[in-house]
Amino acid sequence: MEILDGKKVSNQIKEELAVEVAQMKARGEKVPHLAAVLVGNDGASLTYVGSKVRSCEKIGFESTLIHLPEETTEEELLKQVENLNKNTDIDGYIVQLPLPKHIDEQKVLMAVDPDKDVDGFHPANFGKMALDMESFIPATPFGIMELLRRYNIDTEGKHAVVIGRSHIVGRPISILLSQKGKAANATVTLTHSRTKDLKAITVQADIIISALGVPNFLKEDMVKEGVVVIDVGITRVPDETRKRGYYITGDVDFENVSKKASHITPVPGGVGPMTIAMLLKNTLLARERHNASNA
Ligand SMILES: NC(=O)C1=CN([C@@H]2O[C@H](COP(=O)(O)OP(=O)(O)OC[C@H]3O[C@@H](n4cnc5c(N)ncnc54)[C@H](OP(=O)(O)O)[C@@H]3O)[C@@H](O)[C@H]2O)C=CC1
Ligand SMILES: Nc1nc(=O)c2c([nH]1)NC[C@@H]1CN(c3ccc(C(=O)N[C@@H](CCC(=O)O)C(=O)O)cc3)C=[N+]21
Repeated sequence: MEILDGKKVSNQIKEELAVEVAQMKARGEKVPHLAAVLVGNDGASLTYVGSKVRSCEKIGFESTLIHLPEETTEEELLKQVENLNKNTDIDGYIVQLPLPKHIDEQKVLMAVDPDKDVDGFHPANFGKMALDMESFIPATPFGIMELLRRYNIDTEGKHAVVIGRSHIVGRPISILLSQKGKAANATVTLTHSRTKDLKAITVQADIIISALGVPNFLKEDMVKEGVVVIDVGITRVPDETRKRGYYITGDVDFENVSKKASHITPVPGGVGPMTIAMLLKNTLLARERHNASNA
């Protein structure tokens, strides 16, 4: 069994990005600038956005955090989005999800300039991805594909079972894995809460991508020997004996499933850090496109 060390690979990617930034600087070019909009004080969102800002600093990107109060209206948020679209200094930005319930998420995501949409959530980018055209690929699925690639895990002709059909993980990873081309070419089954007899499907999987957010959901008896397991789930479990008052866990019963798996991602230290690295990668791509068009 081999651990797919997302932490290690993400550090490699960040080092590669740092080299590219240094070269941009040496050529007298502007360095990539990523912004994040955070509405409210959700603990997990604060952690994620904070680690994004720290990563930017580490590799020489510029970063801006726009932290708005929970009571921010949809109109005010749309105004911020408009400002970010207009601000030529910003190459890419994300609006951290979930948004407070009084704000229409779809409406906000639709307002993001597709050329700055480093999350790849705008329909223009999502549609291009589905049509095999160049676009911003959502960071989490992009990170999963990159992790598989860097560990030389062949997906061609393999049966990949995705659990979860969210717009940010399950749906896009199912599209990427099924794409035509050497790096994908998997046969994909996309499953969700209405799927009947999920276990009958997962036991056939060569690759399982679990993205539902239910701790200990994927158990040993649901997988076959030699399976590749990618655990996307992140759940905070309250625990007063821990320094932070909680620990985080994935969807997979790691202790037992890892005995049967050929490769498996840990949580933490698996897909999460890869997500951050690929968001930075997308921001560099945005900067390069802006440089190319002299913006
Ligand atoms: N590591 C990372 O970088 C990231 C991690 N995450 C984590 O991944 C997890 C999933 O996130 P996200 O995709 O946003 O989740 P959502 O909550 O949006 O979607 C969950 C999906 O799982 C399905 N599901 C729920 N229960 C079951 C079940 N019992 N059997 C089969 N399918 C089920 C749902 O089905 P239905 O559609 O029918 O409701 C839905 O499609 C979360 O823990 C989240 O924190 C998310 C993003 C990035
Ligand atoms: N617009 C938007 N884009 C996103 O990409 C997005 C989002 N909203 N909302 C929430 C989800 C979740 N997400 C994570 C990213 C990194 C870690 C991560 O780095 N996790 C660490 C541990 C972090 C911890 O200790 O809490 C790890 O797995 O090792 C986790 C989760 C991005 N998301």
